[in-house]
Order: sequence, then structure tokens, then C-alpha cells
Amino acid sequence: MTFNILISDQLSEEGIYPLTQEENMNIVMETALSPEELEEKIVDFDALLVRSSTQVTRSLISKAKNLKIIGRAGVGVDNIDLDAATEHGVIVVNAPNGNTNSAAEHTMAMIMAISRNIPQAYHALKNHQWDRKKYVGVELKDKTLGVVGLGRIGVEVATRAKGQRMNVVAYDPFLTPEKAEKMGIGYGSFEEVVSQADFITVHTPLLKETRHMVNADAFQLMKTGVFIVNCARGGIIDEDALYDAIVSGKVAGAALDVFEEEPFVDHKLLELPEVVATPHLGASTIEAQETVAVDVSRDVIRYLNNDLVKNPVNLPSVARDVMTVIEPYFNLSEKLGAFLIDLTKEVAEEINISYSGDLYGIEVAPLTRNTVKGILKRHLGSSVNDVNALYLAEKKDITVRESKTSAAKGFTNLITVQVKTKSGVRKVSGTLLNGLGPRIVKVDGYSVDVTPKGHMVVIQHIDQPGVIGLVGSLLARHDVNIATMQVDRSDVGGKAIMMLTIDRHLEDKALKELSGLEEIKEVVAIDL
Ligand SMILES: NC(=O)C1=CN([C@@H]2O[C@H](COP(=O)(O)OP(=O)(O)OC[C@H]3O[C@@H](n4cnc5c(N)ncnc54)[C@H](O)[C@@H]3O)[C@@H](O)[C@H]2O)C=CC1
Ligand SMILES: O=C(O)CCC(=O)C(=O)O
Repeated sequence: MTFNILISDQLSEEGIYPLTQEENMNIVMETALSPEELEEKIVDFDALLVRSSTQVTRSLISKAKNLKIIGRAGVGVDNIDLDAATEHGVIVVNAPNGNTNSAAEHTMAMIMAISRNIPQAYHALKNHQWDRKKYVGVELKDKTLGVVGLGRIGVEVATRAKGQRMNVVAYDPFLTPEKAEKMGIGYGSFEEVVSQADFITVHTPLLKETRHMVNADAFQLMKTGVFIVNCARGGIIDEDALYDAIVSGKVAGAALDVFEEEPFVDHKLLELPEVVATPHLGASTIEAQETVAVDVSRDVIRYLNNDLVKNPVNLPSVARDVMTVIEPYFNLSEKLGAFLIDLTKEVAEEINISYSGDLYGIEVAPLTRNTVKGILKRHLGSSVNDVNALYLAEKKDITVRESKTSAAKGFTNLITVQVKTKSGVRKVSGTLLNGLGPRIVKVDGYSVDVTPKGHMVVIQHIDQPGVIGLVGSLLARHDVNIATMQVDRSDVGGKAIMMLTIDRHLEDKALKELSGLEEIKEVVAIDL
């Protein structure tokens, strides 16, 4: 059988060598197709290989009737609609390791460029201006580099910065003081890191949580004269806030490889002399491009030859007969994980999942992976899937335990997820009600009955008259409609829980006011 492979972004020719050696692979490289042309063309192809320029949208995937695999020659898969790929049974593979060095080196080059005004001085010289006074820089030695996101690239940048005799302080939800000490770097919260640093570099993926995490509030915390670097993803830094911070003199310079909208030719940030920029070149080296193209090419060959792939991003590899039995529980298990980690607001150190009733005696490993995915997604985003969830948990030193009991406490089936974080242990149980779908039935031992869907508020409070009324009227003042309300308590006048489902996301202002009520011990807004 011959497979048709479409390469729609510029990939290294040496890198695709493994593919060209396969007799049954027909390779077409077309790197200037418009989205419409691509949608027309994709119908005939079994594999699509891209970098970051091609937008692999739901619409494109839905037209790709023969598509089996999408290969992303790079790390970020934010240009690929993973849900759509999964729904259409298309596996996505990437090359997470191949461009780490290049991205770290580019980051260091950018740090050096802004610290010594190299692009600006070069530009002036090209324009026949010999100006030594204007381009006095600062040394890196003894300056503090704040690294936000200490994954593959963040670690490499931190190591290189230490070589420049910089002090490094990092924030990553998975970083502990012990790990930081081992690496010889400082450890702090996001706020601590940005307020201590002379240079700040971000290396997180672009997620709901990281979008605009470097915003006007963060700039307020920073030292005057700080330098900002983004070689990760446009959108992690709020570009409008950065512009204002540069104009006000708070930020001395910014080095940007990535932007909220790409590509572009005019950008207001580039009108500022303090900004140096490159057009998303972090991974653009001969070495990185060859390695990432080789890595995805090999995975494409493996997959089309029915072998296991090395870097799956979205594949649920489950035997069909097992899948048929456990499929109805998938939504429940992921939602329980997502609910619980939102409730804790912290990263998990241990995850215990127990299955009972009808789930006793059934292969539940795929549900465990799915629950862990729900938990990890909060910090790792869409790169976590059923295939890599346990691997990523292990990499982040999170212990995952699975157990089964025949007793289901009155339910025909029950999944209980318990998470240990640095502040303690929290627990949630859910069941699949015949014909009615998933329900959360216990939260930290309190009984509730809530569909895990939409906008929720979980309130821990003291059981006393008037609290429910207070909550109701406060939400009414914020024009928040309560759809359902569940209340349970430990004992009369003791600790109690209130679980609300509401018609829209609870904004920070209302959340703060609720938390300020004396009778209320904890308020968490959860959006599932
Ligand atoms: N400019 C370019 O050409 C390139 C850009 N990239 C981008 O660099 C980024 C990082 O890549 P890798 O290091 O390979 O990924 P990684 O997955 O190894 O590291 C990301 C780290 O960010 C952390 N993180 C997640 N949420 C966070 C938060 N709210 N605050 C602080 N840290 C948080 C994660 O815990 C993880 O340790 C990605 O967005 C990737 O797409 C990667 C290669 C080239
Ligand atoms: O393909 C490229 O050059 C972009 C690399 C990148 O941003 C990534 O790997 O996430």
C-alpha cells in the first residue's frame, strides 16, 4: 500500500530523509498553499507534516478523509486542533526534544542582544552613525535572571545563564525548593521571581493560565529597568502592557521572538527602540530542523507501519473491547481530575484513584490515564493526553496509585480521586447514573449530587443560619444566577459545604467578596 505524505511547511530536506527512503511513501512538499488550497488538497493524503505556520484547524481535519497522522516538527502543538484530530481518529506526533538547545541558545542570544544594544547599534552604524554613548549596555554577571517555566528549554537557559555568572531564580508549579537547590538556582513564586529579576525570560506553553501572565500587574511588581525576553509563545506576555511598561520607563528593553499574531510586518512594539525582535527563529537552526524532521518522519513511518510511535500527543491506545465497556466513564474520570485540581489550586504530589462496584474487575488503566490527564492539563495544557499522562506524572515526580474495591457505598459504580498537595489531601467521588450521565457525589467526604459540567462554585463555610442567604444575595448583586445548590455539613453548627452551579464564570470581584465573608472559609470557582 502506498501512503501519500503532504509537507506543508518548510522542513529540512536532510530531516525527511528517512521518509524518502521508504518505497511506499509518496512525498509531496507544498509550502505556499493558502488555507483554502490546503483544505482542497488534504483529501488525498494519509499524513501531514507541519511546523508552526500551517494552521491545522478543525475545518481542515474534517476535510481530511484519509488522514491518519499529523507530524509536528517542533514542540508547540498550539497550531493543531488536537480535540478535532482525536475526534477524527488522527494521531498527532511531535518532536519535543529536537529544538530545545536551539531555543535556549536563541534565548541567550536575545538576552545578550538587549543587554548590549547590539541590534540597535548595528542598525545605527549601517545608517552611518558612530554613537558610542547612546549604546552603553549592562553586564549579565551578578544580575538575576528570572525564569518562568522550568521545563526542557527553561532548564537549558538557566544552565547557560549560570555560565554567564548570573544568579538564576525560577518559578514553575512543578519546581520545589529541593529541586532548585540541586540545580543551584533560586526558587520562588511567580510574584517573587518577577520582582527579584533584572532579566525575565518566559518558557511556558501558551495555556489559559499562562495567557497574559506577564501583564500590567506583573510589570508593577518588577524592578525599574528590567529586561523582558519571550522566546516561547506570543500571548504569554500582554503586548499592550509591555508597550506601556517600556514607554513609562519601567522596562528597559524587550527581546521578542514570538508574538500574539504571527506573521506580521508592522507591529507597534517594533516602533520602540528598546525592542529587539526576530520572526519566530528560536528553532531555526540547521541542527534543530534536521533533528525535529527526522524525529517526526520516523514516527510517521512507524505509525503507518502499525508500530508504536515515540512521541504521541493525543493517541488513546486502548483495545476496542475494553474501550466499549469503559468509554461511558471517560468524561466522568477526566472531569473528576480537573475538578479536584481546580479545588486544590496547587500541583499534585500524589494521586490515588479507586474504582468500585461495576468497575471492580474491569481494566481501568485507560480511565486512570484519563483522570491523570484531567489533573495535569491544568499546568501542562493540551500536550497531555491519555497516552503520555502517566509518563508526564512520573517525570514530574507525581505518584499515581490505582486501587479497586467491590463495595461502592450504595452506588452501582464509583470512582474516587484523592490528591495530595503540599497543603493537604482533597478527595472527590463520582458515579455514572444509568441513563442520567455522570455525577459528582462526594467532595471531601460531604455528600452532593452535581453534574460535572459548566460553571461551579464550591464554598466551605460554617453551618449557621443566614449563610446561604448571604451567598445568594451577594451573587444576585453581581448578576450571577444560581442554577443549582447543594448543601451538606459535618454536624450541626460545624463545617459545611455549599456547591453551586451558576450560569456564567464567577468573576474575581465576586469571588473576593465571597471570600471576605466571615462565615466562609474557602471559595473556589471551577469551570469544567
Ligand atoms: N521560539 C521558538 O521557536 C520555540 C518555542 N518553543 C516554545 O517554548 C515553550 C516551552 O517549551 P519546552 O521547554 O520544550 O516545554 P516543556 O513542556 O518542557 O516546559 C514547559 C514548562 O512550563 C511549565 N508551566 C506550565 N504552566 C506554568 C505556569 N503557569 N507558570 C510557570 N510555569 C508553567 C510546565 O510545568 C513545564 O515545566 C513552548 O511554548 C514551546 O512551544 C519551543 C521551541 C522553539
Ligand atoms: O517550527 C518552528 O520553527 C517553530 C518552533 C516552535 O515554536 C516550537 O517547536 O514550539
